[in-house]
Amino acid sequence: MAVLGHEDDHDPLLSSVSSSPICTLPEPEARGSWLWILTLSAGISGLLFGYDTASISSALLYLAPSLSTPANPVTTWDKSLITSATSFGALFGGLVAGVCADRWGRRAVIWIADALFIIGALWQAWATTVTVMVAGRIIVGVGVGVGSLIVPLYISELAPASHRGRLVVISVLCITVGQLVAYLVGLLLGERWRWVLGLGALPAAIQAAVMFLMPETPRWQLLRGRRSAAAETLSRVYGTSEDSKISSLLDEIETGIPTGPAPPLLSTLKTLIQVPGNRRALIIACYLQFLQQACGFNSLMYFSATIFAMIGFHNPTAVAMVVAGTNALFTCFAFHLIDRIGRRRMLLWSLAGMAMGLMLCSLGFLGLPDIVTTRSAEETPLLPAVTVVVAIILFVSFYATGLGAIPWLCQSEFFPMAVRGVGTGAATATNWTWNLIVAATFLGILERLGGSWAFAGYSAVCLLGWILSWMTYPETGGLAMEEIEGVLRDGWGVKHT
Ligand SMILES: O[C@H]1[C@H](O)[C@@H](O)[C@H](O)[C@@H](O)[C@H]1O
Repeated sequence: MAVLGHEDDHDPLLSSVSSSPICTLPEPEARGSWLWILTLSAGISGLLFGYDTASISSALLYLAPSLSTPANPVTTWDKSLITSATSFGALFGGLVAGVCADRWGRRAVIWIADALFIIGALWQAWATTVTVMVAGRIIVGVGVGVGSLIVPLYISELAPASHRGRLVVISVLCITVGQLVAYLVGLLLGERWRWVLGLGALPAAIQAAVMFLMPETPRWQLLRGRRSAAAETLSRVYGTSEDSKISSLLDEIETGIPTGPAPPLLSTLKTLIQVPGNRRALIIACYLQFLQQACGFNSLMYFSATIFAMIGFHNPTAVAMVVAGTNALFTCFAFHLIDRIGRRRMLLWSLAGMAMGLMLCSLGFLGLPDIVTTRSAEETPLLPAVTVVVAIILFVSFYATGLGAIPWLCQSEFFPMAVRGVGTGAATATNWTWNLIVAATFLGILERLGGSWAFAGYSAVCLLGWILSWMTYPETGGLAMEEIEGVLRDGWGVKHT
């Protein structure tokens, strides 16, 4: 429990995160285990996000005979449709989840995601035609989109400031573990693809049950005027029933809560765009989500087996597992670092390292013959092939240590309560839009421009991201969510140290 315990209060690294004001909220007392339960139970959605987006890659190898009819055999186009249907559904889910979360509460929306995961998983397992399968993938996708927004939001609204970063990173860690598990299950179950896809229903059912034991977030409870319920939740989170502490916490949170009835959507959208601080939060959250996808990481996640087969590896699926494994491993590293060295520093290092890894990968591809036409390992020169693998591992490790997690954290902590739902919705939708674009264009780019240009292009995106982040991404580590609003109120709040 040490990682979530008290040591950080005296951690010199943590206090060097920034020279910004230190959080005024008291630290949790001996609530380590409770925070773990909270995070792991909410993190199951991350597991499902990862599992449902990655399990299709192994299922695709085997599902064609079961979904084909003599008149309609499964085509490559059908396979692309089946793969991208999830991202399409997620785009829609991400857009509406924020608004629903403001109306019905965070917990209710987690249950909605669970229902979608369960229905979608079973639907896919029983699919007998491509159309039915695509419908199942869209249902699961909506669940993934809803879950990808609501879980970091739920965790960050419940967590104390000093632990918020690491707790949200755990939910991203769950995504990466879900992706790894999906590859493993796919490898183990092989052609029993219906089981591979149907299994996604199980963790969702467990989460739906566990969420009955979890509280609503105090911020949403206050938004709905439920002060005594919020006080009860806070006393669970902070492990204290001392009235003076709880009421000072409530007062602190209440400063960020809008009063009066919920305004119509259009006026919330106006507040999001017209108020300078909100607009800055929106710009940062959206460009970070854009960068996370446009850097091309998921083209490796979804197609690394294809790439490794192209450059001549005999067991491409096993090599591809390296991508998922490195991603999960280095997300653990991010977990360890985030609240110690700070978000800004981690993001800048991450983007610089990714740009380097991708450039190396691009150079490696220069030494390879035309990968689209080359089919045998004998034709592949060893050095460039090894360079590509090493470069990909380098890229993935830097990605996982920063850009893989920070956009989710940023979008759940940057928006003031009044615009949190629509703001996080817009950022989540940006993520899934670019996820869809990258997944749909990667193989075409590889075919038309070749690996060298493809990866050089992704590297340029990272460089652009570095410049943008250097200019505009402020440090928010250690600040209460209500204090972050102040950082962006009169400018970008960046301290160039
Ligand atoms: O944060 C996650 C994580 O990095 C996953 O590995 C990736 O597949 C997702 O697209 C991303 O949103």
